[in-house]
Amino acid sequence: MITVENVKYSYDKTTPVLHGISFSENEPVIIGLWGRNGAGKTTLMKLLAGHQQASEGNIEIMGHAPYNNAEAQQHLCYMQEDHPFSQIWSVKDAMRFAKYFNPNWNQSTADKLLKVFKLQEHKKTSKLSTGMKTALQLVIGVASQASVTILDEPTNGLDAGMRKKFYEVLLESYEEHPRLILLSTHHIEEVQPLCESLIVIHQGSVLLNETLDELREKGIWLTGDKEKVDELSKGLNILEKKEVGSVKKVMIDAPFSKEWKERAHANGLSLEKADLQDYLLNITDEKEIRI
Ligand SMILES: Nc1ncnc2c1ncn2[C@@H]1O[C@H](COP(=O)(O)OP(=O)(O)OP(=O)(O)O)[C@@H](O)[C@H]1O
Repeated sequence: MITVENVKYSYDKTTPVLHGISFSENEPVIIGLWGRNGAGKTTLMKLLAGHQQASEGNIEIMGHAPYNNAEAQQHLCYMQEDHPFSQIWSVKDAMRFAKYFNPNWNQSTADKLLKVFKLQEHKKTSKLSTGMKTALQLVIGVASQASVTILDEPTNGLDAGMRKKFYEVLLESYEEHPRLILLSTHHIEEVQPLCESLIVIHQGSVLLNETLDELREKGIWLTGDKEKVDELSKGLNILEKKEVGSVKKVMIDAPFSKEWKERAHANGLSLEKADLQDYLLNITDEKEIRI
């Protein structure tokens, strides 16, 4: 379905933004793309959607290179984060164009979603609020039922209620028509139940590409007597540390495993699973922590 091999990209030939990205997926799946601001998520999505051409490397969408290629575009729907609707379009016009460009378009889904998100067809897109423009993009992204659907920060500008609605709608549509959906997000906690796997982009490279089940086991907090904590964590990758008096708490880049539970218990220390968002923030942090 999608193959990305050693893809490099720079906007101005002197500052590389992507440094050799590789991944592939051949099954219908919802994949999350997570990274700090400026990590390269949007750039990667633009390359996948064929809006830009990779400086080096190879991209295939359903067997076709996406750049300047109508064959690949037949299978693609890309919703950008910056709402590129024409000023003169009404909601109805936007839907008409989307229907024209998306061969798998599902009109009944589109009609249903317009109601869910309370979008009036006669309204000019220029008169929609930021959240409503995002909602309109979501309606198109979901109703397109494209084999490869790319959604860049799809919940930008949506309030918590609308975000919840969007996740429900996306999952329902995916279950009816399984396809490859790649969505970038900063809200890892919210998309966790939706995504089967997560690609973490850090400074233009793939730092992690794992299933959510694997990721949920990563990162542990070890707490207790300072000397014992130091002894057990010596030489390991410490992601964060806190100290009050003789009590120390460290986040270690280690699995929440049976072995660790036994080790902590045997040394009178407590062990907790680190929050996934905190774990990701720490592994993409520049700071270095030494005991
Ligand atoms: N049009 C452009 N011209 C030059 N540099 C750009 C352009 N767009 C993005 N960049 C640079 O490319 C790098 C990656 O940006 P990109 O927008 O892909 O990151 P991102 O992960 O999507 O960030 P965010 O989470 O903030 O949206 C950044 O250093 C950014 O400054």
